[in-house]
Amino acid sequence: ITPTKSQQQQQDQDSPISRFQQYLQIQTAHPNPDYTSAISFLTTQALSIGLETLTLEFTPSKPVLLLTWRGRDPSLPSLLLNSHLDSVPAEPSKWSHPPFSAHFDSDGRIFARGAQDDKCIGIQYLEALRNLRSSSSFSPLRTIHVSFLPDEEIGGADGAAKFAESEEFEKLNVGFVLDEGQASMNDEFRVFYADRTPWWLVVRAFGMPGHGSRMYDNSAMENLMKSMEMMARYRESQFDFVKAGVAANSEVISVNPVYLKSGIPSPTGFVMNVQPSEAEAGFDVRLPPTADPDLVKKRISEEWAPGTRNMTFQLIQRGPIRDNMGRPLMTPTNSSNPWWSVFEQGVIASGGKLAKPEILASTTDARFMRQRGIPTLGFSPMANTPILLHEHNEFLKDTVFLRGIKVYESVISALSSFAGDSSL
Ligand code: MET
Ligand SMILES: [Zn+2]
Ligand SMILES: [Zn+2]
Repeated sequence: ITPTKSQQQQQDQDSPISRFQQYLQIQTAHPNPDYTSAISFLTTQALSIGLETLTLEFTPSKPVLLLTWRGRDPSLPSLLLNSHLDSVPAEPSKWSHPPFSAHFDSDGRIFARGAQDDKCIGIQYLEALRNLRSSSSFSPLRTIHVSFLPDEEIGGADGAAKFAESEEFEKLNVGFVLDEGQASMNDEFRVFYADRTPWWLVVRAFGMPGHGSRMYDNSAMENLMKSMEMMARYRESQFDFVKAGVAANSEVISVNPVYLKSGIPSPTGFVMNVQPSEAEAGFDVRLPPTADPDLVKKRISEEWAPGTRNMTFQLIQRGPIRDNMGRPLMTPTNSSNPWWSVFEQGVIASGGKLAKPEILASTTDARFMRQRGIPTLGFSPMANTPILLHEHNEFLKDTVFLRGIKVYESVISALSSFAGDSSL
């Protein structure tokens, strides 16, 4: 009897796919990510590869794992390969396989929360380094660091933000960073030179309560609904640019409602005959680096949550939009950035094709590295793959995962061998 593909994979405990599955099986979803097990697993892997390991803790219970392969010239700016340890939550009942089972199906798809975002790249970095270390012909000129950070999915305040500002980070003398990107639906890999920045906006409306039967002006619900209509119109105006092909999704300002909260609770649900005196809504707003933050703030205070309509707002700005000089936070992808062509050549040498560099619609830890003035690209080599981050049934195909290791071998070898002047 010929074993099925999945039986073969399960038998082979000592393979890159099996190590990917083991990492995926660690429960790293918020609100209680198991960082301890993740770090312990990764440390074991790193030691088996022969990398130096160091665990840092800038906030209690929020460990950062740092791995190092010392280069032949440690005085040169180093290469940093970054990924995050944590994942967003999953709703198991809506998945075809449990989200932390890393189920391998007969098509070679590995199902798990984190399969694309971004445990794939964490293991691919390690497997690429494992292969490079076992090849006698390679030894890096520049030092290679690998970082595994906590809390990316909740804003990175206790993760990348603290790490990038630390003395330890300064000492790494990082010249170039690779961080996560996104899957590509065609056979070109995507690469990202900037992120959008999240502004988490909570708007609250107040008004006189009243009998459920009464028509009157200025109820909290009415005040909130007026704002929501305006925000929906603004959302549509931005979406129209995308639909008309004038701008990419990531180049406009998105305003998406994520929760609504109001009403007076009762044992059977909500009181139905009282119009409540308070109502609240939350929005995920994302600004591209080219957006004018002051204009958006003005719009919020004058149109979306005006005091004249008995409204207040709270804005949680999750990271920078501009660099320290006030310029949009972007990594050049032209000849002014010597790392760019080395990276591009590395991808091409592996037989890969790169799509035109883009802004990422979502947000990564890369923004904290860019803010330190370090050129940083978002790159997750997943071609011909549906984009499933934060969705149900997130998966990655075995062949795509394995090809990514080869791509990183080529890219890491090119970047760490780069002998030229790497200053921008
Ligand atoms: N990566 C997550 C996102 O894009 C968290 C970014 S920081 C709020 O939603
Ligand atoms: Zn994510
Ligand atoms: Zn991610």
